[in-house]
Amino acid sequence: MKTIVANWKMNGSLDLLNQAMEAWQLKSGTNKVILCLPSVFLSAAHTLLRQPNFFLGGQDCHAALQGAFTGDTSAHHLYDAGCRYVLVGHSERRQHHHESNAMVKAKAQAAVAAGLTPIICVGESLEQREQGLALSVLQEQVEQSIPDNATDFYVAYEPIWAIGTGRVAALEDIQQVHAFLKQQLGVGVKLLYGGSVTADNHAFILSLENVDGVLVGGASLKIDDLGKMVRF
Ligand SMILES: O=C[C@H](O)COP(=O)(O)O
Repeated sequence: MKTIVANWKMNGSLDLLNQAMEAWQLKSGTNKVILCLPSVFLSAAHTLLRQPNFFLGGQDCHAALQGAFTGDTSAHHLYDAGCRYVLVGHSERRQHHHESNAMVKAKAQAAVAAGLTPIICVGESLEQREQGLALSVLQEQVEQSIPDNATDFYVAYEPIWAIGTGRVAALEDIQQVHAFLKQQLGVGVKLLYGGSVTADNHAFILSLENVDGVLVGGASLKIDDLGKMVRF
């Protein structure tokens, strides 16, 4: 069984979610699916949890479990809303919200404390890849973003230049990075690839050694395509 993480980002609608739930009811794919919805939709998606292989995830959480942080989301509240996973350190947050490795580590620690499994996102820029710095950048990110006491977590490798561009990483590059991350983190670590994954290319990526699943953005909003990736 592979893991398909569907990250709707700040997209979709309650209507689309209801269409998806209609299409997926009474179905259970052969792959595990973690639906990372906008937080406001999580309660509406609760009935999906009755279906085997369906899980909910958050797209971010605060490093504190509670407090005067208007508009932020606590890992506790994600757990209460039925989530058992949460993305932390997504490159869009690292870039737009200036999240450092230390901040990502603190968020992952809060996730673990609240009973969530963190999905820790790492990835290099095009400039870093072209300069041959990809593996050293990734090594620093994993060394500094993963909590020391974490035993159950995913690492999502998302080359920044592949996100939302339609330019999926070459299979050999994915294989090289995932082998490196397994070497760095131990064979028990669960690794996802993200960056322009579609219903057309996901099977090739999932067939690679050391790829335990994919993190899908744009294509996950196409209900039929997500169904193909979940293998209904
Ligand atoms: O979280 C998903 C990743 O950012 C990939 O997004 P994408 O599939 O639209 O390239």
